[in-house]
Amino acid sequence: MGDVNRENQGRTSMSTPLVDELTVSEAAGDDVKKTSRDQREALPGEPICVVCGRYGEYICDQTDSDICSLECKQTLLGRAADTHLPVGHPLPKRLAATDECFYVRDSESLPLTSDQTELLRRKLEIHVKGDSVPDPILSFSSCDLPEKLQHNMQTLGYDMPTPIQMQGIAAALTGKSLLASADTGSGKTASFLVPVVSRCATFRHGNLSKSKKPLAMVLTPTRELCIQVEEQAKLLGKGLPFKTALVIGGDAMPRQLYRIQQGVELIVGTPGRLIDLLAKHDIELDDIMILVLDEVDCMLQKGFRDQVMQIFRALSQPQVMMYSATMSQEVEKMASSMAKDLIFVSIGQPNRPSKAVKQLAIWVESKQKKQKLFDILMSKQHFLPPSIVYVGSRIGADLLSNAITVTTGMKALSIHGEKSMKERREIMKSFLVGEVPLVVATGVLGRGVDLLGVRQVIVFDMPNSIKEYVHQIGRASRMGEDGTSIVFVNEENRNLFPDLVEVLKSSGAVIPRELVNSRYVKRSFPMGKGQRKRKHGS
Ligand SMILES: Nc1ncnc2c1ncn2[C@@H]1O[C@H](COP(=O)(O)OP(=O)(O)OP(=O)(O)O)[C@@H](O)[C@H]1O
Repeated sequence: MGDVNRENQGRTSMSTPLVDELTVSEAAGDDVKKTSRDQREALPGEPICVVCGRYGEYICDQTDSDICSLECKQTLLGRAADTHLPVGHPLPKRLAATDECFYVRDSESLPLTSDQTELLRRKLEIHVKGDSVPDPILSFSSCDLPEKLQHNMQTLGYDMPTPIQMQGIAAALTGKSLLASADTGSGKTASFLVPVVSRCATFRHGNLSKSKKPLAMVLTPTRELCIQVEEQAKLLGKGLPFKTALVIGGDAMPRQLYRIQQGVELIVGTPGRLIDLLAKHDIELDDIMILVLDEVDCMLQKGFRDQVMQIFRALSQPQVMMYSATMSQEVEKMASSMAKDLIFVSIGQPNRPSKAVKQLAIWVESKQKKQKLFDILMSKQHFLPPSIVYVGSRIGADLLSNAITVTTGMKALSIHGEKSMKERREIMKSFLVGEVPLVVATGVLGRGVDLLGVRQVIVFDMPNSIKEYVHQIGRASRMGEDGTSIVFVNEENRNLFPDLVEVLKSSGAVIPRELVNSRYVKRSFPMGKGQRKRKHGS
């Protein structure tokens, strides 16, 4: 959490006026380089060509990617035609349909009676609150989405909606504001992006005015999450009148501004950089009809709350869509004050970890944590790469990743808010394409990011709240696929003992004996079989 909050602190120092002027004139100029060799090297923090790594122009074209020259554009278009995906983006994996999906498939074409709707909601644990909540959709084809959007969803492997998409998309398409919670990895991103793309593209189609002012805005707490959300939005909006702008710290601001001025439908950004941009430049926000707060409980917490509210007040009563895997009453209260006639949607029990993640809590004294980690990483049975290790500080991430490489010989990289965006992008890319088996991360990768392929998370330093723990271990599973998590606990985490015990208990995980016997935990739960056995044996 600390890292997430610190994300914005250095934002004003990211671009000097000199660099800003230079990049604006280049972005606006006609001087498109013919070959990669004609282009200059990128300065630290500047966008890089996704093909050759030189200075990349962030301009609106068919690819929507940073490219340096016509030569690389040609290469990129060739690759995109092969995969339908941006270069560097992992290929979509067709995820297994759940039982619930088969249930829906059977009744796809039938309109539901109110009894059936209730039965469906009960079966899928869809809870709703609010006035005139629409029925869940049973298929993506049943809710009048633009044809190209449906085609793009099929390309991504989205055959059937997940429960949060069934109810969330239906509610969002009515234009009402909503507050929604569902497990990590359950498809919340598409749940808000599909209505965003649909409503924006439909609006542009039906509107003859030449104005290209932004229509929607997605705010998230970290740059990595913004990058992923924007990428996903581009894939969903391909071929539609739907352009996006990414507004995050660490990337040159003039380029972001230029792109918005060229005309975009969606802005995806972190609050800090967005406020910076809005304060320095005249950007018209009066057409914004949708505001999405992803990871809403984090966005409405101290640290982000004031910035988010500042942006919200600059808009004219947009539809607000708020999503997270974790909620609190305080968030519900704040959300209600931001939007009238709010619809509440929750799938399953909020604040619980994904059932697909098998949790293992190990009692380890702080001094022994490193050795314990090395033992795990050197065990073929216990280490299941690609893995992610969460630590509490930036320096801790650097030191631990070095120590892992030295001790185990394995390539491990660290990622945190102090690294440049160039480095962060490269690390993410090499991790996602499988070049690096292990990443040691702070909170910058704790929430929201979709680390396809990762099935193991090791929580080396317990985060400050149980909610962040739920998000962190959630990286080990997407769409209900099995994953495992290991967390190191000791007396230093005593503040979280009651919550941790609750979470472990609700997931059927074994609770370490030291935790069971701790005076910081009320002993009101029965011990599992394994624990009783160990007690007798000791
Ligand atoms: N209907 C669908 N069918 C198949 N795959 C899907 C569907 N919807 C989403 N996905 C895929 O499932 C994965 C998880 O989705 P997503 O990242 O949106 O989860 P999330 O609920 O936002 O998780 P988190 O809380 O961790 O951010 C992604 O790889 C996404 O592309």
